[in-house]
Amino acid sequence: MTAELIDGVQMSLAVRAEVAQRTAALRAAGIQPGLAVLLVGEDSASHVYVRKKVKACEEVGVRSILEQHDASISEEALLARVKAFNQDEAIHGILVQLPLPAHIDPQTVIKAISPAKDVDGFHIVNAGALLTGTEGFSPCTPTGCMRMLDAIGYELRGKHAVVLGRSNIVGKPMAIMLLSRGATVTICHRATPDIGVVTRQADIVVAAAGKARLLRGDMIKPGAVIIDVGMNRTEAGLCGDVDFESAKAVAGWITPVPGGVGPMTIAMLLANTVTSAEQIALVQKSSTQVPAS
Ligand SMILES: Nc1nc(=O)c2c([nH]1)NC[C@@H]1CN(c3ccc(C(=O)N[C@@H](CCC(=O)O)C(=O)O)cc3)C=[N+]21
Repeated sequence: MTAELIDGVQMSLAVRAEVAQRTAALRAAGIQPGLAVLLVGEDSASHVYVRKKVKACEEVGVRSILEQHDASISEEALLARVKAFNQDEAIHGILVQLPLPAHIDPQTVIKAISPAKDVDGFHIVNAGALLTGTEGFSPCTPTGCMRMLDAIGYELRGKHAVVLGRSNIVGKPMAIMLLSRGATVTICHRATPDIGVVTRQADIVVAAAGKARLLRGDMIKPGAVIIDVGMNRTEAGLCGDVDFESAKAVAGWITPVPGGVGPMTIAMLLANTVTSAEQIALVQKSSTQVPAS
């Protein structure tokens, strides 16, 4: 058996086309969606990802502002920049690229972003919204993974989904999303004694542990869906958390790296930014209307 490939590039193009249409409608109404990206320091992977995001914005008609700061910028100065973008009416989304230098607390910075402009979905207000099933921005990577599962027509209800990794930006929100769709969810992490025992029972595995080739074919139930969130830079180049060759011989569906979850993450960022512009436009419209007397 050999797994069917889930093509993230192809799927992300479909999402981008939708976003481009919504952007065109906003522009026709005099609203230009705008994303501010704050990049701190010289991390080379961060520079690669941010360039991809800026380019993707251009391609769908979203204006982007890339603001780069020296790694030595103080937390106070960065917070001031975030607050300036909160006030800026031309900006509908604010993204502070992670990781940040060690002297800056990421939670403090994320907390300073207006939840209405938090297109990463990292603010505690948006995390709480996801947890409670309330409207808010959902984090881009897990949302992109859900879109991929939907695109292959996968019914999650009653299935066993296993998430590898418990980060605030992928593992935890991913588990909540799968749970809200009726899956039975298990989260494995660093302290899980034997991951294979758990993953061999999984109908779906989302690998987001940040460990190259953690999940091998012998740890996968035949026919399972494997979603690889890993972005590990090894001597052999970019590689996921899944050992692709052995996994694809056992799995039913599998996402490649590159060309899987990454492009979907970027597409969801664009979608969130346009949603934010639509919502802010609605608020502005209703506040300028003359109240009926
Ligand atoms: N505030 C914030 N928001 C993020 O969304 C965020 C972040 N910080 N910090 C870093 C991670 C990582 N991330 C990626 C997005 C797309 C690709 C992507 O498109 N990857 C290509 C390959 C890229 C390559 O060649 O290196 C692919 O998978 O096909 C990768 C990584 C977003 N992140």
